[in-house]
Amino acid sequence: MTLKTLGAQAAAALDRELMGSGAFSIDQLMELAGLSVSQAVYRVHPPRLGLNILVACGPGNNGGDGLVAARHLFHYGYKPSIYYPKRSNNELYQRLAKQLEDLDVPFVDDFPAALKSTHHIVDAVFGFSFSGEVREPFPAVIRALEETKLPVTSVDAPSSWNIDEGPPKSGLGSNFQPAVLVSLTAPKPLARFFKGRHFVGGRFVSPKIARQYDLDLPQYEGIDQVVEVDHNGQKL
Ligand SMILES: NC(=O)C1=CN([C@@H]2O[C@H](COP(=O)(O)OP(=O)(O)OC[C@H]3O[C@@H](n4cnc5c(N)ncnc54)[C@H](O)[C@@H]3O)[C@@H](O)[C@H]2O)[C@H](O)CC1
Ligand SMILES: [K+]
Repeated sequence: MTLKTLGAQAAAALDRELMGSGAFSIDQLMELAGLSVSQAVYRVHPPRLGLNILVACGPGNNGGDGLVAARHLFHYGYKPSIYYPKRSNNELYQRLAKQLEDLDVPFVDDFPAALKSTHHIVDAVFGFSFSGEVREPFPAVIRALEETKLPVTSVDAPSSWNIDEGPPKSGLGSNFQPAVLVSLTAPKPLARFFKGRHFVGGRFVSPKIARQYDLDLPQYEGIDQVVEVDHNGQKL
């Protein structure tokens, strides 16, 4: 039994298909993706382990998932703070940020300093559209994620890892091994190099799309938005 995965190009094609012929809006998908992430964080880091959750958000939809997750975490009783250095002009992200500001969720400028008072980190910096070398201002964030002793939950991909090939062989990101990975829709090939607790989320894929992309849809329980899986992608 080997892990079935969805490569970077197929993941982007599936995303387009959900929003095209699938008739979903990006807001809907992002809301469900972020909800999945918040449930995985609740499972691995229940509130008794500490309420301060630092969410690092990148400029794309992976960062948007982080903003949504932070809102749900607030409503579960956590105290999230957000590091979001490259805000997009896109109206959706602006609305997600406003929703957090209205909850008095702080936006912090100094990521390494913010780590000193946090209990858990959500890595929503880059997802399946990441490629190449990490560009400014994110190298310092990846370095901090690599060096911290705090548990990190990565959204869809450990940021800085190549989606199809896994962690860089050397240099920045090569020692980054988050405690938790939440794969959205389906694990990406990089998941083969991941050693921590693995969840699959994004409960919006129809059986038809799953057949088309040859995905193993996880067996979600009841109202859960995530399923924990083993290294072969089988439900634990
Ligand atoms: N169907 C699903 O599973 C859904 C998943 N979602 C999430 O969306 C991301 C993919 O989002 P996308 O906007 O395509 O891209 P990213 O967030 O991965 O990143 C793009 C962003 O990052 C910049 N960038 C790329 N490479 C670098 C680099 N080397 N250095 C610095 N910056 C870089 C790029 O310019 C863009 O600005 C997926 O993983 C899920 O998390 C959806 O939310 C819902 C549907
Ligand atoms: K990520």
